[in-house]
Amino acid sequence: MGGVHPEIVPPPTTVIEASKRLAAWTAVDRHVLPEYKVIGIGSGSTVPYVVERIVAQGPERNKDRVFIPTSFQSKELIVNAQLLLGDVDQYPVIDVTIDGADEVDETLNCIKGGGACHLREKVLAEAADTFIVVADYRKNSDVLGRNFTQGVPIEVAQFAYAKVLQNVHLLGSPGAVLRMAKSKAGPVVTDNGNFVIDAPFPEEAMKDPYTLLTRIKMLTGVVEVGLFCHMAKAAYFGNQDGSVTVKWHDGRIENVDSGSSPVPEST
Ligand SMILES: O=C(CO)[C@H](O)[C@H](O)COP(=O)(O)O
Repeated sequence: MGGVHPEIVPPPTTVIEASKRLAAWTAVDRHVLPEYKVIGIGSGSTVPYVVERIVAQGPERNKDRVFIPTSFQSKELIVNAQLLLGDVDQYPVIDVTIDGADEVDETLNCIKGGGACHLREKVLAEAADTFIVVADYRKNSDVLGRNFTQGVPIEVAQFAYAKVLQNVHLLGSPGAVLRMAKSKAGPVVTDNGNFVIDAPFPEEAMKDPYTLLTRIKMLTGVVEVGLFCHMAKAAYFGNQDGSVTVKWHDGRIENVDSGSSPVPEST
């Protein structure tokens, strides 16, 4: 764990990247406390800034901590940052998990799974005493599905996908599709060897995400649903003007002036 740390993430060159970093750094400063020893690391493009800020807390703070990944990507992040890697079967109780989100509504319900990692992400969110979301301003929403239109990610057992797809069509998402890979022929296969269905639902259904979650989860063959309801304690959104909006689980909305502009000097 000693020595010079490699660069975890290049400095942001766009306002969106800078906003992600602002959210991640603010959340780490407030929620990764010195006494916390078991820390869950989420997945996606915002999380590298989380790891970067944790590393900046220094080797002394991190030497007796263990970091639990939510995906192959976050496992690599932890290892490359020379932090100690653990798994949730060894550490079923986590002090804090910090993760990104695809969209967050006004009561902190989230769509997650844009990166197909939502099964492990949900396990680590649930195992954590404190679950914190970090994102840029585009994810801050009133109703789920308004910004993230590709639909609710549903991880399914491979052999059951066609049956579940039919079920989901009848449940009110006729546009639901099997997620196809971009640089491989065929479907996306998750870190757990499953397929993913993306199911867009009408706004009326998305206004009650908990009911929708329970209906989808009851379908046999579904492994996990990318709707995270009543889980997050707070969501941090980096804004274009260099401030951070914090939505709390009790409905409070806080505006933090970070004192630094997110606009990268090079733009
Ligand atoms: O749920 C996720 C992966 O399954 C990610 O947290 C979500 O897609 C957000 O990613 P990003 O920080 O790149 O916007």
